[in-house]
Amino acid sequence: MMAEGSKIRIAILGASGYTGAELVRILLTHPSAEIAVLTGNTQAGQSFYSVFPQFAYAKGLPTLTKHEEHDWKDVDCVFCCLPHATTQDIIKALPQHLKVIDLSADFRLKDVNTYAEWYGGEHRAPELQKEAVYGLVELHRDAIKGARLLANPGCYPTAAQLPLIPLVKAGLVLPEDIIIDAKSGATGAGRAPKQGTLFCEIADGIHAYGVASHRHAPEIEQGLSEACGRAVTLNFTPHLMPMSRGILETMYVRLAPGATVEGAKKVLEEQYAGEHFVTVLPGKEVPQTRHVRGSNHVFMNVFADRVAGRAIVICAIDNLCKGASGQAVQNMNVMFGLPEHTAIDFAPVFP
Ligand SMILES: NC(=O)C1=CN([C@@H]2O[C@H](COP(=O)(O)OP(=O)(O)OC[C@H]3O[C@@H](n4cnc5c(N)ncnc54)[C@H](OP(=O)(O)O)[C@@H]3O)[C@@H](O)[C@H]2O)C=CC1
Ligand SMILES: CC(=O)N[C@@H](CCC(=O)OP(=O)(O)O)C(=O)O
Repeated sequence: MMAEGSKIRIAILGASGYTGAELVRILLTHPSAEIAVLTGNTQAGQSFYSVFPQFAYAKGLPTLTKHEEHDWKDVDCVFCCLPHATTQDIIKALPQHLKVIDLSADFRLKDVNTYAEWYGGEHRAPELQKEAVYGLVELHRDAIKGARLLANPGCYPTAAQLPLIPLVKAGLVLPEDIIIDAKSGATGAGRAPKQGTLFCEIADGIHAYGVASHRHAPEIEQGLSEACGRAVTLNFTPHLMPMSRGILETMYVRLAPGATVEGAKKVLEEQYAGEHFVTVLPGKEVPQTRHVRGSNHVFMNVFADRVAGRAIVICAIDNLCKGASGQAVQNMNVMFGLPEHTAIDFAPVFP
């Protein structure tokens, strides 16, 4: 239990990556948080600002260390920004007094077989997989309040589920016929160097990847299946865009008999009326990644299709902020009983 007035002592595992840097950017402004530990792997031993020179102004940040070097006594909350599958063994070894917010996909899927099928093998911490609370804040706030281990949602699944879950739950959209065309900036692939994110592989063109085989499909299906009470299979195709940040999802849906686009939009407006970070745009305004860039905001809208009975739902987020570290801090605020907007209520960066 935190002493009144004391700050939450934070460790960020994988701080030398993009989501780690985004967490530092946010937490430096958090009045109730103190960054106590930053870890890296190949970059351990370096100062944080030598790895991320944009933080040269931030005095007193800890040097990057290896996670094995810590006994965690002086830490209250761990953000885990490690690659999938690396995470579960490390989290399993952490002491129970810590609240843990995991940004990887290790604890998001509830069904062990689905996890094994999509992530290439059996889960090595099935008890923790059961315990973890899925942290899509606007839809799961009550469960998050009591969580010790939190599975922060994937970036693509955040932009898909926020609009689709209320529509499917209300019975206005048929879950059997959903096509998600998704686009992401290259920071979604992380900072570790790889051929697929070289300038020449991304600039001047776009391409689909993970066609009919991307691991975020089962995560979105899990949320929609819970919402409608039956198993959902959908089409999800991500594309890599020549930009650094941002996710745009254009979702083609079939309306249930008798449902209208106006009715669908009203459901979203009512669902998110009290939600600061989710905006259903007015009229025919189109959500754009550049209008949520660098922020925790979600912009969405619903449009009539020319094909009778169909509608088009569009949602834009910043993959590193609402799609990862911004949502992670929003979850921390809920888990620690702090005002939910603390340190993440900043405006998008435009132009
Ligand atoms: N980027 C995004 O938009 C999003 C990412 N995520 C998820 O968040 C997690 C982090 O992503 P991101 O920050 O982009 O990734 P990066 O590749 O940018 O960073 C990965 C971090 O993990 C460290 N690391 C790698 N392997 C090991 C290991 N074996 N042991 C200990 N540390 C290790 C790296 O250390 P070092 O560099 O020192 O070697 C680095 O700090 C991933 O699971 C990702 O899927 C979730 C939502 C969105
Ligand atoms: C552009 C790009 O490569 N994006 C990543 C998704 C982002 C991510 O890190 O996945 P999680 O949200 O599951 O952690 C991918 O397609 O695997």
